Amino acid sequence: MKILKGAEVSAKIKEQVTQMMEGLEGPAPKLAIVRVGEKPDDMSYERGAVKKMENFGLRVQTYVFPEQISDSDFKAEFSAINRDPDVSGILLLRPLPKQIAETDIEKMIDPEKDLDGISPANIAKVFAGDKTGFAPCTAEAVIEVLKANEIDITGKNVTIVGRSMVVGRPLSMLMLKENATVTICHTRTRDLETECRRAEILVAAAGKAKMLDGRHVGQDAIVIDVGINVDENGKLCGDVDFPSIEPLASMATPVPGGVGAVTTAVLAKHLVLAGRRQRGN
Ligand SMILES: NC(=O)C1=CN([C@@H]2O[C@H](COP(=O)(O)OP(=O)(O)OC[C@H]3O[C@@H](n4cnc5c(N)ncnc54)[C@H](OP(=O)(O)O)[C@@H]3O)[C@@H](O)[C@H]2O)C=CC1
Ligand SMILES: Nc1nc(=O)c2c([nH]1)NC[C@@H]1CN(c3ccc(C(=O)N[C@@H](CCC(=O)O)C(=O)O)cc3)C=[N+]21
Repeated sequence: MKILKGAEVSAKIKEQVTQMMEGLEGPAPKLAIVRVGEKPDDMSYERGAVKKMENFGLRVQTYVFPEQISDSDFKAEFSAINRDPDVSGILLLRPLPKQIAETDIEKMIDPEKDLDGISPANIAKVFAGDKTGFAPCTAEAVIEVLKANEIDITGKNVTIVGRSMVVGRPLSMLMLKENATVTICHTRTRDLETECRRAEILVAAAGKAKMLDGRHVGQDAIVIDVGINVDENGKLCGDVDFPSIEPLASMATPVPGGVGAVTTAVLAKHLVLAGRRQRGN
């Protein structure tokens, strides 16, 4: 079974980003990372994103607010970041604490700066297969992993486990755009093993440690593990029980070191795209 390494895909995206930055006047585009509270997976993503922006020669600033910040105070702070002309793109770490009306923020964020595709305008573009907007970075990272490894998606049977607005749903639309035949599984799916085993490309985005194993993988299938969990020993792990799929899968992405590393590279690509559009080229 071939391991699909995130770092190799990230390096290819870095080459594209470097080319896209040529001829860009003025300072490098700046990413604003907005975090409310100290959730561990937000911190992990922020750590990965800051390192990646700096590695790609881009500017990044984190804006951290206390977990209990009021809805009105947060909206005032967020609105200032949203309007700041020096900020080319925004990554709002979600979900936000309950007291903040997240749907208001989704409507507030400038779609031109909404690099993770949370605004209605960008969601509509993902639905319509319109690439002039921004899709959520993780969903797009899955497509980038397949393309970087020259895996043809056209006509393939793709099964996605998970239907969230961050991964499952947008990814199903991006796969459709690539002419795949898509099955979306969730907690009400009756025969998960069969729906997964028939997939030529299986994507795990359930958020359940090691939930998918050899029973869910057809011979020579390609397995993309999006899950980021912590196992019984406190180690980062995915939704796939890796050893059990080795005799079956032809290729698979590991956790860590798989999709996670590509998500932050796609974020960097979105930042440069936003910077270019805001400067008229
Ligand atoms: N690598 C990266 O860049 C990123 C990784 N992640 C990771 O991806 C995973 C998914 O994230 P996210 O989409 O936000 O998670 P959510 O919890 O929002 O969604 C999980 C989805 O999986 C489905 N699901 C859960 N358990 C089962 C089951 N036993 N059988 C079938 N379907 C199931 C749920 O179904 P239902 O709708 O019926 O409840 C739901 O649709 C998490 O581990 C997260 O940490 C997230 C973002 C980025
Ligand atoms: N609006 C929003 N979009 C998200 O996509 C989002 C979010 N909020 N909130 C938090 C979750 C979690 N998430 C991760 C993405 C990559 C790594 C990542 O880079 N992981 C590295 C390890 C990084 C490390 O911990 O050192 C890896 O898998 O190799 C981790 C976590 C995105 N999320």
